[in-house]
Amino acid sequence: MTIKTFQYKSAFKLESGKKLRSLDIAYHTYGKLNKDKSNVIWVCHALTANSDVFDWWAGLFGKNDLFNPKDYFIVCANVIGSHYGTTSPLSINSVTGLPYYLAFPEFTIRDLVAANELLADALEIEDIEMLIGGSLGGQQALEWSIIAPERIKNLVLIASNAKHSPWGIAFNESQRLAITTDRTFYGNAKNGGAKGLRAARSIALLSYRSYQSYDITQQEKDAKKRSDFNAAAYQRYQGDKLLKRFNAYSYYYLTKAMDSHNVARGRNSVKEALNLVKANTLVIGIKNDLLFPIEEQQFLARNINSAQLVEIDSFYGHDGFLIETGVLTQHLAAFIKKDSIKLDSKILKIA
Ligand SMILES: CC(=O)SCCNC(=O)CCNC(=O)[C@H](O)C(C)(C)COP(=O)(O)OP(=O)(O)OC[C@H]1O[C@@H](n2cnc3c(N)ncnc32)[C@H](O)[C@@H]1OP(=O)(O)O
Ligand SMILES: N[C@@H](CCO)C(=O)O
Repeated sequence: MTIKTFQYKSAFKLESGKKLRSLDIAYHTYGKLNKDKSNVIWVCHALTANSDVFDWWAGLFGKNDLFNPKDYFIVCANVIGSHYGTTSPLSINSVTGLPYYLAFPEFTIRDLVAANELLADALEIEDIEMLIGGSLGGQQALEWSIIAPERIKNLVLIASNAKHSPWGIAFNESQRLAITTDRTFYGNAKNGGAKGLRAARSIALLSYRSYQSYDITQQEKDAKKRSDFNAAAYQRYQGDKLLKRFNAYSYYYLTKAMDSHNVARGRNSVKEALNLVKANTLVIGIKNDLLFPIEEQQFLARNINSAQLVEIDSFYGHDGFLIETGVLTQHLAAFIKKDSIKLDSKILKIA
């Protein structure tokens, strides 16, 4: 599928009150909208992914996967701030004729949702049969289900939360400290903050993985080694890998958006906000997720009406939501089947 762009030519007002003069939203669709428009699966992506869900979530989304273009009309939009086609700090600021870089306004998870709402309206999608997202994608999916409870029929939240935790914010701030320690970040240039971004990804990896995953994959065979360890090379490699496909400005702003996530803002309390969700909901947690601990998933399932909880094992930790497509497929297929029964009571299922 090729990438498409929806151009919103009016001013796009952010939650902060600041405005983007216009907004481009890059998106992918797969399959066809059926006659009664009841087959929409909408995916919200996480921090550094893009709208090509068949690429980064293959095994769950693809021609022969559970979510396939034969049965569903699948939509995924690139989020504001990410440089995979949607307006971002690398886009041209029409006031100056130069890329925004650090002149880009800060934005929140609610702004990402507002962009999704614009695109859904433009595509003439009324109901979303299933909205699914993990991590930052789950934060968007949850907010969207609160903002538009009638539109979202079924909701799948994976390794996410209702409010970004002090622990999560501390991880993000540590990554931003790494980026801003690289003085080139303030040079407002395409590769500004590159070395900082490399260090930021190394910090982030520690929260996305687990002790076990390093223990299994990065063990040393040579007991005589005193330096040049596998785990160290892996950290550098992962930093370089991100550098090749991402930029420090998008990363900086997107981690800020993640920190902003709090469904209680302007809505009295987290519980009252969660009570606004009308969708049948499946919460999937990863038992050894360090960044979005299982307690956050249990909290979501306890406080969203008609919610089920599934807890899965993944030696990866948090990033298991991207990798464990086999087990995710099993639980999602079961959820889809049960869907016709209309869940009116909470079932807490610990798998
Ligand atoms: C345009 C785009 O590419 S965007 C789409 C890609 N990314 C996204 O969508 C974001 C979401 N995806 C991700 O975060 C990641 O891709 C994940 C979590 C799904 C998987 O992470 P991976 O890095 O592939 O897996 P893993 O942690 O096992 O690392 C494997 C890599 O580390 C390398 N590696 C492993 N150990 C070492 C070591 N000791 N030293 C050096 N390199 C090492 C492997 O050779 C492998 O390299 P490769 O990716 O070039 O094949
Ligand atoms: N590994 C994910 C972030 C974890 O939610 C990404 O790079 O998008």
